[in-house]
Amino acid sequence: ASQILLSQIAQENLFKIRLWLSHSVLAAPLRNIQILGPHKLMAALTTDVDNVVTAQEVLPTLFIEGSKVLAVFVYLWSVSPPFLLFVFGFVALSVFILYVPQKWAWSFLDRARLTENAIFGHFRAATEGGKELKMSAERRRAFLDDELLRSAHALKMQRMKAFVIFVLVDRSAEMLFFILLGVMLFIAPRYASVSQGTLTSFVLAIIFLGGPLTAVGGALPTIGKGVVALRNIERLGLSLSKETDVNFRTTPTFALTRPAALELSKITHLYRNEESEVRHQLGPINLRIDPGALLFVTGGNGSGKTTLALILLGLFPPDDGEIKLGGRRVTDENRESYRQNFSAVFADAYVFDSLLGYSGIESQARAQEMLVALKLENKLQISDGRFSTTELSRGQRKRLALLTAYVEDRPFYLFDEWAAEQDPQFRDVFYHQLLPELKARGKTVIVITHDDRYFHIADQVLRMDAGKIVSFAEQPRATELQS
Ligand SMILES: Nc1ncnc2c1ncn2[C@@H]1O[C@H](COP(=O)(O)OP(=O)(O)OP(=O)(O)O)[C@@H](O)[C@H]1O
Repeated sequence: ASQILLSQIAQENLFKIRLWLSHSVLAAPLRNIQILGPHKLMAALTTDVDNVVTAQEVLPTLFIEGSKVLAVFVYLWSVSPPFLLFVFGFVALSVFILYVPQKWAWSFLDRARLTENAIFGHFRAATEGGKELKMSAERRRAFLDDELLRSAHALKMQRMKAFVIFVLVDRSAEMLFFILLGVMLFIAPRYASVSQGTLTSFVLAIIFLGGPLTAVGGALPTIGKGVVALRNIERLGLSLSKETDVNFRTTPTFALTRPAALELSKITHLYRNEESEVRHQLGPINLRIDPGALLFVTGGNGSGKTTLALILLGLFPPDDGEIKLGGRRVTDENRESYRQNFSAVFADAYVFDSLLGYSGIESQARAQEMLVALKLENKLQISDGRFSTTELSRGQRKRLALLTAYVEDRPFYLFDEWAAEQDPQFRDVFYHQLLPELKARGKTVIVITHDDRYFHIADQVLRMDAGKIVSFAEQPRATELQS
């Protein structure tokens, strides 16, 4: 019964840990996730969680066999307390002696876990960089032989060392057990007056102890791996939740009832990464975006456009300065609900295989409309809020991301180089049809772009360089240009 119960508890815990980790990942600030890296998260979500659960599954064995050991000790107490004290002292000394190598074995498991992070990183490189690795035999050789092989070899050695130590500890425990038997049979009677009956009871009981002790010893490596995994999950959990977005999943408190201006004053942001020397300072930025404005943001590569966008969207909290929306200050407490005012299509847009959260009749009708407007109707269908496929070209996938953003229907829109991967015809549709339509619907639209051919349709063009705004120009209206 205890085994069944505990295996159910183990599965329940697996379920809870997975959910808790996923919640932590989604509630953690974006920057923390970026610094951790997806490979470490994947390793935690898979390997660590599994190891914790496997360790839990051997707990029944540990408890059952442990209780047998305890029962034997109780029995021996009834037979001869002084003799039991001797046995107890011997066992305590053995545990103490064996603790040191065990700790050593655990340190190897700890290191193996870090190596596993590196291996997950290599797996990621192998899947995401598959094309690049296939294209160059030299690069592939270096990747397989130098990078992957080195980590895989290190992992193998660390695990083997830990295993060998655990086995040695196990066998030493068995040997000590036989030494104990020998001491009791051949040495103890010489120094203490002990009856034949007591001796027989003790020897039989201790022989019986062999099975439970071996089972406990055999469970130790699994428990060891579980403890290492749990520590790793805790460490990760802490680093994820250090500055958790406290308002995650609360009802929006920043809902706008009328168009509002977005103001940034003295905003700064510095990329800090303990593992890398790269540092980039954005700001101080002072900016006011009027309600209903169509703002283009331009500038060279690495000038800080995307970073500014992430700050505007409330994904990066600024280090300094303040953001106000409709005159109200954005704080750590309301940033989550502030974000709900924006729809964004990022340069590396991720497309879900459904409308996810927007599958109501109205949203689906809107999505269907956009499917036609974005010329995707021959490529995929939407049924029950689900896309029939997301296996599309990069430009088409970006159009699908745009469709999702349209369905959200929020007061602010942000597009990060959306048109860069579109053909000239669609670029035209985007700048001359979609953006003016959004503006006409009273939306405030921020477009990160290098397309200077279309700057004339913007209300303002903001130019960035080295993390600072270097110019902010009101554009002459298209009609003025024509005249
Ligand atoms: N994850 C990061 N960690 C550390 N520094 C970063 C990170 N992302 C960007 N940076 C730094 O911030 C600077 C601005 O990057 P950002 O992505 O905002 O530029 P951008 O103007 O959008 O460039 P692009 O036109 O190439 O997309 C870069 O020069 C880079 O040094």
